[in-house]
Amino acid sequence: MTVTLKPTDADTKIAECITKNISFSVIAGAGSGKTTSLVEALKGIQKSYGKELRKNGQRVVCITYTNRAVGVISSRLGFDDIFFVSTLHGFLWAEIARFQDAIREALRDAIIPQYMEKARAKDNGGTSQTAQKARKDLERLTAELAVLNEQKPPVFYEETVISDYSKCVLNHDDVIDVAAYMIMRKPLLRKGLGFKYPYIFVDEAQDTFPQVVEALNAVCAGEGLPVVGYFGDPMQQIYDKRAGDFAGPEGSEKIPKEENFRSSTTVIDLLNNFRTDLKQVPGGKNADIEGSVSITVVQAPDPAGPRKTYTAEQLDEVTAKFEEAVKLWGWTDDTPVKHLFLARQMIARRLGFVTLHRLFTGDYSSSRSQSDYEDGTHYLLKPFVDGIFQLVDASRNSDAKKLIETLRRISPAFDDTGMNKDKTLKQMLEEASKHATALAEKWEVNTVKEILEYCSASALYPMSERLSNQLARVPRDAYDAGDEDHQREKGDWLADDFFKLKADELEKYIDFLDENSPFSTQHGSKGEQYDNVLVMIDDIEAAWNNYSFSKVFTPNVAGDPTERQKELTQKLAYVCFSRAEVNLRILFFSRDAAAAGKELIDQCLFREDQVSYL
Ligand SMILES: Nc1ncnc2c1ncn2[C@@H]1O[C@H](COP(=O)(O)OP(=O)(O)OP(=O)(O)O)[C@@H](O)[C@H]1O
Repeated sequence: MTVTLKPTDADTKIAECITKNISFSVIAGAGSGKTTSLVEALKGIQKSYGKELRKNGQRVVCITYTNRAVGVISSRLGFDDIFFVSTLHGFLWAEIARFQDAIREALRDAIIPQYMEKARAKDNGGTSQTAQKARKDLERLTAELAVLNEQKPPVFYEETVISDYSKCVLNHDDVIDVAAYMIMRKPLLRKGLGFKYPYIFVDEAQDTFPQVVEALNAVCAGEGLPVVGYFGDPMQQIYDKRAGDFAGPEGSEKIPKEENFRSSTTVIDLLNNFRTDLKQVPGGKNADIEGSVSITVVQAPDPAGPRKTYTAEQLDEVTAKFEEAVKLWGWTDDTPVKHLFLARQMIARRLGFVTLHRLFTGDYSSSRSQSDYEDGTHYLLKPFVDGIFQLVDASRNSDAKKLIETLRRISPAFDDTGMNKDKTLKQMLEEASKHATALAEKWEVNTVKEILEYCSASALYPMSERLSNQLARVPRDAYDAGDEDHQREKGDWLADDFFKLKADELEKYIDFLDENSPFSTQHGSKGEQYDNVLVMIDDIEAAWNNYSFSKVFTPNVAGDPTERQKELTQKLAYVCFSRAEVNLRILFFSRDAAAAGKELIDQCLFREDQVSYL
């Protein structure tokens, strides 16, 4: 669908800045068209300066937050290679990777010593867990630093949360720190970057790291090119340690945008109640759409499980209330609704992959395993996400085309040089269908391990060495959390438990990953928009200390939030409420529903006619 864009004052000001080579930051609320303005400004550069840039071998950088956003923006720019559209990590690593000596220097002189300093500060010489862990960290870092100094293999970056300096592996955070350090200290690097990239744009700038903003500002300091343009909203900064309030280099312009082009007038009114720094007005056709907002306050059960959690029966009670509310709103199956939940476990429970979720967030998991589970790249899950489930699905739907396509993509036996290469197409199809039928049968009754073994034996999927080793080994004995070796090798126990699972949960998990379900986490909905949005708020079920919607919305009923809870919760609420284009429904569980509803009205967050009870 093509949208007719209304010219805005902000777009005119951005164009002026570009003509005059002045850096700028566009700071505006949700749905104000920041990404749209960014894309239009880039197209303007392409039109006016494209030829010259190409001639000089220069490119325009556009940094954005997720790979998905990279895809969307690249496509809106017609995949023109004058643009280098990238995630922040991708861009920074591409620019610094070849300066290996400087990377080592940054690690040796700044990054590792900073971590060591932090560990020292946490060690009070006592026997508390924190002090003991700090001593261990310090020991490990000292050893890693020594190895890094001695050895010279190239330092590389892995998309992980754990770094290992002795193996020269940098993690996510290090790439940011090392790059920012290098850019700040190496004038030649700054000059080179500035020449290669005369225009550097950053979308979702509130989620960029402050040290990166500082570094890009240093690249673009002074008059003339290069210039940097930031686009963002401090109120939508929902990740830790990010720039939040970002600003361009000295002399740069601040460009506001008052419009909201996304939401109906009622949703915009609600958003305005939630922030005092900004009053938005409908910017386009949405001015004619009234839409609706309604919050249903539900009496939450008194949590009777361990550590103030719900028992299984109470969880069922909560789910039943949820379903009742959906029915009362008339949002049954045929209304397309996006459901936003605070915590992934709430979705896992509703979609039926809670055992898998517990496994990858439990004792045998690490933060790396958890993040790999969250994006579907964990080595245990990848074969299923990549193709094994597609084979099952193709077999169930007798979809021969999908079957062959999937096999060609994933199977060593079916690629052009594989063991079936001399077979006729008919023979290939027969072979494929035989395997897929067998797999689909196994999917219903066998364990994950048996399915993987079948795929491996019939060369349907090339098992990684790591996975093959795990499959071949005998299961580990009982886990002892106090044993350091066990702790280090806990991934073995994770694999053992995973292998024992049945495949039904995997199917539901894959559906969720593929966005085939109407469920999303509130964090995951960032940057998206949907006609109808349902936000489920239950602090007890979410079991998350960083957020407390009941304390922030209804402090008289639930008590005061901490400053941090207040900031994080307000921002997350703003992000998810502002995804709604037409109608917004909120289900809010409270320990005292009647008083909470009244407080929401008294605080002028919601109108009386928007609040109901269940
Ligand atoms: N100038 C415009 N005229 C008409 N529609 C617009 C204009 N700018 C943006 N829109 C529409 O408004 C919606 C929101 O735009 P966009 O996603 O660019 O906003 P945003 O400020 O980046 O959003 P957020 O920060 O909330 O994720 C989109 O549907 C977009 O097509």
